[in-house]
Amino acid sequence: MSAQLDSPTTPAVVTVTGAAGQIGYALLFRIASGQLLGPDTPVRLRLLEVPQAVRAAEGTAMELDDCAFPLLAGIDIFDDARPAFDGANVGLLVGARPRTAGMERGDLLSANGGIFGPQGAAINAGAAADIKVLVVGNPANTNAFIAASHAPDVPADRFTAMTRLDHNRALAQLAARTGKPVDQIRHLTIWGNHSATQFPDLTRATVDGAPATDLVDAAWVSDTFIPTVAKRGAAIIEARGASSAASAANAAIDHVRTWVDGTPDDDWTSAGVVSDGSYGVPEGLISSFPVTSDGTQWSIVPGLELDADSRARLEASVAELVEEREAVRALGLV
Ligand SMILES: NC(=O)C1=CN([C@@H]2O[C@H](COP(=O)(O)OP(=O)(O)OC[C@H]3O[C@@H](n4cnc5c(N)ncnc54)[C@H](O)[C@@H]3O)[C@@H](O)[C@H]2O)C=CC1
Ligand SMILES: O=C([O-])CC(=O)C(=O)O
Repeated sequence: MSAQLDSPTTPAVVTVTGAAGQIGYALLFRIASGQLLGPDTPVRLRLLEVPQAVRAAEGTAMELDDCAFPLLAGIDIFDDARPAFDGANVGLLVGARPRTAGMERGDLLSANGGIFGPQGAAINAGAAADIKVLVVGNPANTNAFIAASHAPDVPADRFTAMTRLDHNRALAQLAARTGKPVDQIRHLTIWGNHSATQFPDLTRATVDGAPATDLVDAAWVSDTFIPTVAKRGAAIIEARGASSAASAANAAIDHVRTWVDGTPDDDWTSAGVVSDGSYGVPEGLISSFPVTSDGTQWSIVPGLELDADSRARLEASVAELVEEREAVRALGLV
């Protein structure tokens, strides 16, 4: 569709599902401009949509062409997951129904869960050996679990779920409260599910080198910080009349960019990754943890001591993940 570039570097293949949706529209231009994989990596976009939205995806592709991005090596559009993931180096699984006011993300499981098995199978069948998958579509953790379950030949740690938006929200809230810039904050964590049960944890965070717990009072943490971050998605839906889109796309860019560039030595980030049993999270569940990346692989930060309150909050969120796993088993999705 767009002109081939005569680039010396082989383009990375980036497959984006739900390309004609709100997040897709906020995401694709940033990928094509080099913000996902950096200024030296040309990208070939493969867009997956349902048949009735292919025409809209074609319109977005026309606009992408019209940007004349030097790094955009081509665009292909599909309504079938198998060819869409063929040779994919990065898979951004966005396509899914968003919730509306009054719903929790888990309520989307029966509507959306069925999307992720076939996409996991398509990744298993044809993605590149270095495939990295980020699931954005809700409920993101359990959808990632479903996709991974259908890709037995792909290492499970390639399947991740997005909690970077929650992490970024936590950074913004703490920065605003302390009056310090976000880039002075280290070691914040989102634990558990991308849902209202998540545990945004600042017990180890520092702000400009000082412990965050010395700068904010405990009542603000439990009564304002944690619920504001955990319920921010619902607050956006209430205010905007539609779920977060540009901030979600931004977080997806951040997640993949950190995965491929690595985390700085003095910090970690948060991502939904497959549990190895760390912190009592049952092995195999996709839960958010404090994680570092070496540029290839995420690792769960080991050995943090959780106090009783933190442990209870994490356990509550993990209990919800276990329930979601049981629900998808009952629905026959895994
Ligand atoms: N993990 C996170 O932090 C966040 C997750 N989300 C979730 O992301 C998802 C997408 O949100 P929006 O872009 O706002 O929704 P949207 O409704 O604007 O777009 C979704 C797109 O996915 C497409 N789609 C549906 N089934 C598909 C399939 N089987 N294959 C390919 N495409 C398919 C639809 O045709 C539509 O174009 C929702 O589930 C939403 O809840 C949204 C914000 C943050
Ligand atoms: O809340 C929603 O449904 C969309 C989402 O995941 C978020 O904004 O975090």
